[in-house]
Amino acid sequence: MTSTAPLDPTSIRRAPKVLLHDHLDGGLRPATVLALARETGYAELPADTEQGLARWFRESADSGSLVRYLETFAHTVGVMQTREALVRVASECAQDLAADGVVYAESRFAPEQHTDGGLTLEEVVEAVLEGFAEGCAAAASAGHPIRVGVLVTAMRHAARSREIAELAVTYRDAGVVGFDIAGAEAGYPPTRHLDAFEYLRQANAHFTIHAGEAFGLPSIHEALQWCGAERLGHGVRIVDDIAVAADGTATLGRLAAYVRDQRIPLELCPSSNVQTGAAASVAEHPFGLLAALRFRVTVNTDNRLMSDCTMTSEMSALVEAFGYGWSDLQRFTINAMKSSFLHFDERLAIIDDVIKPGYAVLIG
Ligand SMILES: O=c1[nH]cnc2c1ncn2[C@H]1C[C@H](O)[C@@H](CO)O1
Ligand SMILES: [Zn+2]
Repeated sequence: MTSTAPLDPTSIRRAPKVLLHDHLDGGLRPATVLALARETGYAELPADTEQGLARWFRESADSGSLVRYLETFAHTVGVMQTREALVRVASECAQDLAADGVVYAESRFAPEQHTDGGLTLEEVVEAVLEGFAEGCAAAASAGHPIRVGVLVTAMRHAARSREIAELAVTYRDAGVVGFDIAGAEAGYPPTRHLDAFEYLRQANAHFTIHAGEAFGLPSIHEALQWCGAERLGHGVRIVDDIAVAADGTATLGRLAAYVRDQRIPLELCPSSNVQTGAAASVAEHPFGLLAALRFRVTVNTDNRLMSDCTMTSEMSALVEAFGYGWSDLQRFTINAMKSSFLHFDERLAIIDDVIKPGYAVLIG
């Protein structure tokens, strides 16, 4: 006799999960932030105990404003300025995700923010790739195999996006699977970086854009129709283009219809959105509506340190808020794997050989 596993955090941790939107500099272990600050002589930390630091990141990020949320990254970026620090953070990232049951992850970070200690952009990328290789090997030895692809991010307020896009192409066969832009959204439209996106399209390279998080439909429209983004980082404000009548009938505007028709993946990050004020609570997060309307929704952590979350806790919160079952979690996971920047045959192999068998065991 087979039986269905209970939908609790212990079983959800065992389920194979796919994470497309996780910032390397937003996922450090508090103990590692402390250790690296000591080792590298970084003296600006706002707390000197593991617990105190964990609380400081969570509470400061809980500001209701993306700009204030982003200020907390000064400290994680501050301790990630040496080769050794980057290797360690990437290695621990792979191991932490694998222990949480993530089987494929795309981890993003902005190389231009890690050169203050004298590293070149290339040295920064190589250190991170080395760390992920080390972490994936350790995770496999511990019985939790994981594959990690890197996304290099350019900061939208800066002017280095073309250079970072070239970096993505240079390292495309060494573990970098795509490009992204991040940072404060209001006032920094993605079209400021059009030359980078045009270069990437010419090079048949992949990219996603943070859009529709702190700013609404114009940002999403530019990201898709001017820049050519394949996925939307957050994209949650697409709900501004959906009218829901009293009887529950939904009417999609042209942009929302385009996003759904084209199966544009939405990298939704519920806890992060609650912290930056894009949603009042997980229960009121547009994830429920977008999933019900069959948008290509995916579940993501964004910043595990700032939001004190994991893939398991994000999925558990969604189960609690919207009553999802295993088949829904499997659907969100397959949505994510289909939307990854790996080659098609590699995506299919993970879906067929890892995700489906993993959920079959849980569904019973
Ligand atoms: O959710 C986000 N929106 C915009 N920018 C973000 C978000 N989370 C992190 N970042 C920024 C801060 C990091 O230093 C940078 C690269 O990972 O990306
Ligand atoms: Zn993000």
